[in-house]
Amino acid sequence: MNNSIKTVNPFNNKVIKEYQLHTSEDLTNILNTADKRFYEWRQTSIKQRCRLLLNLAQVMDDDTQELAELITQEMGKPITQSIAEIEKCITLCDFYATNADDFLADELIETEATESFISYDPLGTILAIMPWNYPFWQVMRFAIPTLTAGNTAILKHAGNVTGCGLAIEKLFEKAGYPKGCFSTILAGHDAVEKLISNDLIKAVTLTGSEKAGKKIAETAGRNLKKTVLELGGNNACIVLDDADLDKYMDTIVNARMQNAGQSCIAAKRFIVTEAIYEDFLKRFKEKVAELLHGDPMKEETTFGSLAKKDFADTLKKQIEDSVALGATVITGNNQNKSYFEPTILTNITKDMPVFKEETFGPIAPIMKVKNTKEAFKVASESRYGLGTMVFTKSIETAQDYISTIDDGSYFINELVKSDSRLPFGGTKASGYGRELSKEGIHEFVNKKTVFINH
Ligand SMILES: O=CCCC(=O)O
Repeated sequence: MNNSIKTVNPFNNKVIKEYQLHTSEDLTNILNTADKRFYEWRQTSIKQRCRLLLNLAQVMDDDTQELAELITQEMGKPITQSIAEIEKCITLCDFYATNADDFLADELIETEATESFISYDPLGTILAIMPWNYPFWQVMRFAIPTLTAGNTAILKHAGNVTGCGLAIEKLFEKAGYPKGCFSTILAGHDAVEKLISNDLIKAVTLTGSEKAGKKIAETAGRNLKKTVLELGGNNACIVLDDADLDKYMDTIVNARMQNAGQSCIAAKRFIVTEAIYEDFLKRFKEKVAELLHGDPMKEETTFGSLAKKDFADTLKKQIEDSVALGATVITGNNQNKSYFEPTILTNITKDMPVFKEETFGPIAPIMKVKNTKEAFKVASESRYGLGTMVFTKSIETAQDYISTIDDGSYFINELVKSDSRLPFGGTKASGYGRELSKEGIHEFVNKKTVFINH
């Protein structure tokens, strides 16, 4: 078995660093430290935990450039987007520092008791398995509410962003969190399975693929542990006859091409009504041509590399199989030296892999439909349920469809995006549970009923 991880810069293919995996003895020590810490950490006041959140925001602010460079080096996103990711983590700290006290306060419920309420108590040590596409944001949106609720956390990060995983552990340390509150482990899948089965791990969260979600949920289920799963997506972007393309074309292209298409909530299926189809296609193509690939450390670069070169093989196969079913490639479909070209496909039908499967890269299948009714019908026929977006001036029409969308979110004239103040998560094959907002901080707590008669 390989007992080390090499990180590689996807822009130039150079090895960045090699890390040794933790031994099973190391992992036991980390777990015992996190468990022991929990019993002290849960006694601290929420106010004290919120003060540490503000320290964490400060150290991220101080180190923004360095942290952003690490993201860009390890997974290839342009530096301006890496900086934005760190800034988003800072606003997350501020959000919970302001609101955690309220979110975790006892909730009084009137009954025949003298007093009855819900008490939100922490669970213990929570294991997080996180992906590489937003290597700081995805971790922080789990860790910040979870620690603030009084739990401790162990992170198993994706191997290609090991440097980010270790940097996050250091940030918590630097902000003054006691040792064991947040630890990063360097481990393979077998070690993770064993950890989930260990009694000291009280719950598990995963952001990752559907396949990984099923595996983790199976192990956790066997051990009766709660899971939160944020899995893949195949978000529809519906464009209706009266969409304001002058105003929203940048948003629409960004919905697909952000992070080189490597986002669970990206627009992955464009469903466009026929009256606007030709205009939409022309404008989409023009905007895509403006994307600038280059050295991701340079500020002018707007389009990054795939995080791993071999991801292109999967994309190419999805495109090839769709072309065999009648799709037409309008532009792209080429792995250049350092990036996969943004690819637009037309003549799309529902059975094509680029339409019915998740494509984790810059691929835009654009389907023409007759009218609004058909657009929403096609949009809803997906195994996934992260989010749907619709672009139209007829807000009333779009609102009429709110209850027909079975996804975790529905955005009108905006791309599906995460926001500290709003719950984030999916339905169907996209997983379950919610992150962020009040919902997120309530995922890893014991909602304890307290009933008092005087
Ligand atoms: O890949 C998931 C999306 C991450 C986000 O924008 O919150």
